[in-house]
Amino acid sequence: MILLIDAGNTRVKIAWQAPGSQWRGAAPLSLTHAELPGLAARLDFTPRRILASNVAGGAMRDALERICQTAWRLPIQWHDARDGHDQLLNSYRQPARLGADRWLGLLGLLRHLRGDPAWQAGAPCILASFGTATTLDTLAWQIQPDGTRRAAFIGGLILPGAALMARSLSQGTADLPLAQGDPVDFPTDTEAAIASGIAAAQIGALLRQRQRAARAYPGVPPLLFVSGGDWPRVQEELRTALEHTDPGPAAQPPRWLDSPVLDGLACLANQEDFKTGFRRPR
Ligand SMILES: Nc1ncnc2c1ncn2[C@@H]1O[C@H](COP(=O)(O)OP(=O)(O)O)[C@@H](O)[C@H]1O
Ligand SMILES: CC(C)(COP(=O)(O)O)[C@@H](O)C(=O)NCCC(=O)O
Repeated sequence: MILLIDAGNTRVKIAWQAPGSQWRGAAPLSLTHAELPGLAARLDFTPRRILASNVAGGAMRDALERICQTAWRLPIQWHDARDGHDQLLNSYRQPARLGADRWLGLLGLLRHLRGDPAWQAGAPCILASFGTATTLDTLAWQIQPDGTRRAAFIGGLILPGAALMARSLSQGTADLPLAQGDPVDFPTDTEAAIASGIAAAQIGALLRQRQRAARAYPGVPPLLFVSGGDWPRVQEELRTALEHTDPGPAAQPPRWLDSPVLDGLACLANQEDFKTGFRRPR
């Protein structure tokens, strides 16, 4: 088995795939950072290779390397925004500075877009990841000087994630609680006021990107893909918002991806010309 690890700032997502298979297996495990030392005990196989991405810092990288060495005597093949450029163009001013999870998530998304008629017809595509931070990244076709077209990451937003927004309000004020409520149209208590404000900020940002993508790539309405642990907190807000906007007859509902980052790693694991392993991340 090939073990795939996506270390985020709050949780570490883990999946596996049989060598040579196109898709990883069942829904990923999601562990807190504190649960990581118990990783090997949760798996009923010995991995042959380990691919990982990390945006949670050097201590996380060292911990993962130690855990994998101790359990299986295996090094980790680290991946980040320096990989996969044969599949996707990166418009970031400093491409390697793009978060590893954002880039690998887009590589993973590309696999889901293969053969999608709207994407093939020129629709831009937004990947909304509601994690510790929320990232809203857009893919679109770019015409090359030789007249061919290539899929490109054209840019994206970073904002505090829903849980982080809630924590910052409670930590940065004297009187606000750590709110748990559900979003409503006209909140009449503090919990609902906070929950609704956060959901509005998250989904407002997504609708902004959708509007900008539709304007930049007219013709076929943008496709929306959503992922991340805080999706349940904002899901209803997006449903309501989309009900009240007119995206045109061809618009499709948002599609959920349980872990595009792991899909991106699975895609790199499959590449026959894969030669980038054993590099340590920055
Ligand atoms: N099992 C869980 N229990 C409670 N909250 C969870 C759980 N899994 C995810 N979350 C929520 O999802 C967020 C983390 O999402 P995730 O996509 O894993 O982020 P990251 O990749 O930044 O670690 C947390 O802020 C938390 O609110
Ligand atoms: C934006 C992020 C913090 C998101 O991390 P996450 O919420 O998934 O843990 C991460 O992708 C990151 O550290 N990015 C580097 C900066 C950039 O992408 O421009």
